[in-house]
Amino acid sequence: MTIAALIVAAGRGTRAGGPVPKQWQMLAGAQVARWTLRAFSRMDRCVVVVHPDDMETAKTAAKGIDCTFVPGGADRAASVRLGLEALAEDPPRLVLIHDVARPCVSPEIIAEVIAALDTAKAAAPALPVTDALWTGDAGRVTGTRDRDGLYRAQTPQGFRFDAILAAHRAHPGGAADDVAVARAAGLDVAITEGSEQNLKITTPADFARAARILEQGLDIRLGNGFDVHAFAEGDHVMLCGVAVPHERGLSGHSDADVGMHALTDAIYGALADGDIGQHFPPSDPQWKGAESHVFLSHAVARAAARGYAVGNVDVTLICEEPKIGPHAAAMRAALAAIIGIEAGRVSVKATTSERLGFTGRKEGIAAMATATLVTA
Ligand SMILES: Nc1ccn([C@@H]2O[C@H](COP(=O)(O)OP(=O)(O)OP(=O)(O)O)[C@@H](O)[C@H]2O)c(=O)n1
Ligand SMILES: C[C@](O)(CO)[C@H](O)COP(=O)(O)O
Repeated sequence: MTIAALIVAAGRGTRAGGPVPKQWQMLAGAQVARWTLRAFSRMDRCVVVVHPDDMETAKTAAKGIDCTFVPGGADRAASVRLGLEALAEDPPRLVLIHDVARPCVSPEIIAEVIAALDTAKAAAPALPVTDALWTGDAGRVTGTRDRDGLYRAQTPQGFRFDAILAAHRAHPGGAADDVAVARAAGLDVAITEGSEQNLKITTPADFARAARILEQGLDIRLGNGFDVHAFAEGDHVMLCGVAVPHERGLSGHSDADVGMHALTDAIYGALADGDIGQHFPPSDPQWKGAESHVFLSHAVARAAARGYAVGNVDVTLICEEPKIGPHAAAMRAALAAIIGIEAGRVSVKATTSERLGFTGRKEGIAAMATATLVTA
């Protein structure tokens, strides 16, 4: 049974404010959209509907996550319709339509919607209204309403694909959500259990609430890595993705980027997933001279495939020479770009070994690294 996720992310987030639309803003260490996409990473397919101006931003936010991008429309309903039409080229059996602005959606909420679709053509989570309801005007209460039978709608809203595609094609447009479209087409919609935690980030205050929810649910894994490369003939050393001019090079099967190797091993270590030599055997000629970002990207992708993102990393280079300080900012930026996190979560520092041992005798460079992985 194919299940597709359709994530609508083409809004402008005007009520949330900020320098960029809310889905591209940072939240508990990752962009809002990244949290949301990770929550659906176990679906068979994922289509993300984004504003045409945001295509590149969206691809960066989704780095390592398997999804395709479709340009959005003028309102939510139009964006959903465009996403459904894109999926219709190879129709799934079920589709879960979800607001990118609900990054705290839990696996349980998603599973309940899918389970309800065993017997219903449409199902969506909701919470019964618990507060008294008023009407108001100009800061004055003008009336009251009975809350019995009223629900607050959430997403993902799940459907048999053919049914919701036909419903959207028949709808004049402008619906607030897909349940409204489904009902207009006569579909019966099952209500599943929503959650207060599945909030939609709408105003600036919602970011702090969502961050608290995501941080509470975090499973943090920690790994360390250590590597050494000997000096050899050459005129530069590759360290943390930066070519640092030096009177000697480093010897190695790959580009001998000792810092990046230690960091890659730290990520494998956090996953309990072996080490760099196991994934890229030095006996394999295809890795001869390889650029080490290949190894680091591989470790990050393996973490993402298991539902983890890199939280922060810390690399220490141990050498008498070359001087690392002048290059540390460039190294942090290079590692951050490969991992797909902000540079503020990447530390690169250096120490000498007080002229003791092989690094003290300037025979080579050692590196140690620590990485944390966090779950979505
Ligand atoms: N043209 C639009 C408008 C909205 N959405 C998406 O629909 C969801 C719910 O919309 P809302 O929370 O209202 O988001 P925005 O439209 O971005 O917010 P605002 O109304 O504050 O601008 C969001 O995931 C949003 O990205 C969309 O895909 N296309
Ligand atoms: C679909 C929805 O999330 C249900 O609560 C909501 O209607 C979308 O947000 P909007 O602010 O109404 O566009």
